[in-house]
Amino acid sequence: PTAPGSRSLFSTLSARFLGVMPAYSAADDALTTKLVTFYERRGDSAAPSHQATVLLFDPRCGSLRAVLDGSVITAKRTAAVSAIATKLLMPRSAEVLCILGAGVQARSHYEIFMELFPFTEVRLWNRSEQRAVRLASSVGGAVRVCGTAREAVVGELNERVGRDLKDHQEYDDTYLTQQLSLKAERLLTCSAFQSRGERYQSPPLGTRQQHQSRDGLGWKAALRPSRPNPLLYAGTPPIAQVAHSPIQPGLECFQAGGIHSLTGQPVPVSHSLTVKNFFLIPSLNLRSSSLKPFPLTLSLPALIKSPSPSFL
Ligand SMILES: NC(=O)C1=CN([C@@H]2O[C@H](COP(=O)(O)OP(=O)(O)OC[C@H]3O[C@@H](n4cnc5c(N)ncnc54)[C@H](OP(=O)(O)O)[C@@H]3O)[C@@H](O)[C@H]2O)C=CC1
Ligand SMILES: O=C(O)C1=NCCCC1
Repeated sequence: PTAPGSRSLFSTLSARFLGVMPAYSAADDALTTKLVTFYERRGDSAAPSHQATVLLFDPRCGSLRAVLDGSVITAKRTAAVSAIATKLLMPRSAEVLCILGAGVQARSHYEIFMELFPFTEVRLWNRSEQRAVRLASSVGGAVRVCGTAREAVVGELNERVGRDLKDHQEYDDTYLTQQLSLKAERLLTCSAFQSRGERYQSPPLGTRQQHQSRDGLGWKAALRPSRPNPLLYAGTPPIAQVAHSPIQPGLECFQAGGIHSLTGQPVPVSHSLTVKNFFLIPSLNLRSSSLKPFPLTLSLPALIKSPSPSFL
């Protein structure tokens, strides 16, 4: 089992964060931490918004053994967790994958979702259409670039869902745009699916309930059954069936995704964000073939036993 340490988030100025994410894996006898900065990307900056580095230590003596670039693991691990949540939540009849945002996470989510699930259509929306077009044309399959987030989420397929969206003030264009402008890709997992020709029901999922987390850094969402979520579809299992694992200590301020906007303001957390809780499920019944291993994880024990000089 892996024992994650207490994660912490350090902020110098608004919209600039340094996250520290320590963990120890008894199985691999691996002691490690990821350091990740995430900064609001300025228009003229060539630097990626998220920059991560992984440090490996020798658990016996505490010496630093390796310094690894953390970009790939951040892209793939985040998408893998979304894929796990999706595997648990997605109605079998879901056919459409909707991606909001066209950055690093959009690409890694596209890759793993298209590998694991049989979507017949992919819709993509991004604030700057040019980047969406670039992503769409660089991936292997067909991707429809949408002019609005609403079109991407609702599409032309499910009128009932469209009506429900209009009925819910918080899911109107203003709300969506607000949310999207803060956390463009957060809505991906749950708002990503539509079923063709299936009767839509609103499952009683949860009410947004916001409160400050213990460290006062942000907000988290609590799952309280009551209001329907128009972005979820018939066939979705009750969240309580799949999300009963405890919150990983120290991760509270990261739970439910949209805790902090990049401008440093607490933002409202929508239901679709709560799937981030699946980040915490420790033992997942995934076929070993269903997630593609990536060399970085496979090589960790080897690196610790005999670190390559190139990593030191
Ligand atoms: N839970 C986790 O473990 C992780 C979560 N994340 C989160 O995933 C999200 C995406 O990260 P990543 O793909 O690496 O970031 P990128 O910088 O690569 O992409 C960011 C995307 O968000 C869009 N965007 C940024 N600001 C705004 C805005 N003000 N209004 C509308 N759209 C905006 C960008 O649009 P444009 O192309 O027009 O600039 C772009 O599509 C972030 O919220 C990040 O914090 C990331 C890594 C790990
Ligand atoms: O790398 C991660 O893990 C991150 N988690 C949440 C904020 C951005 C980076």
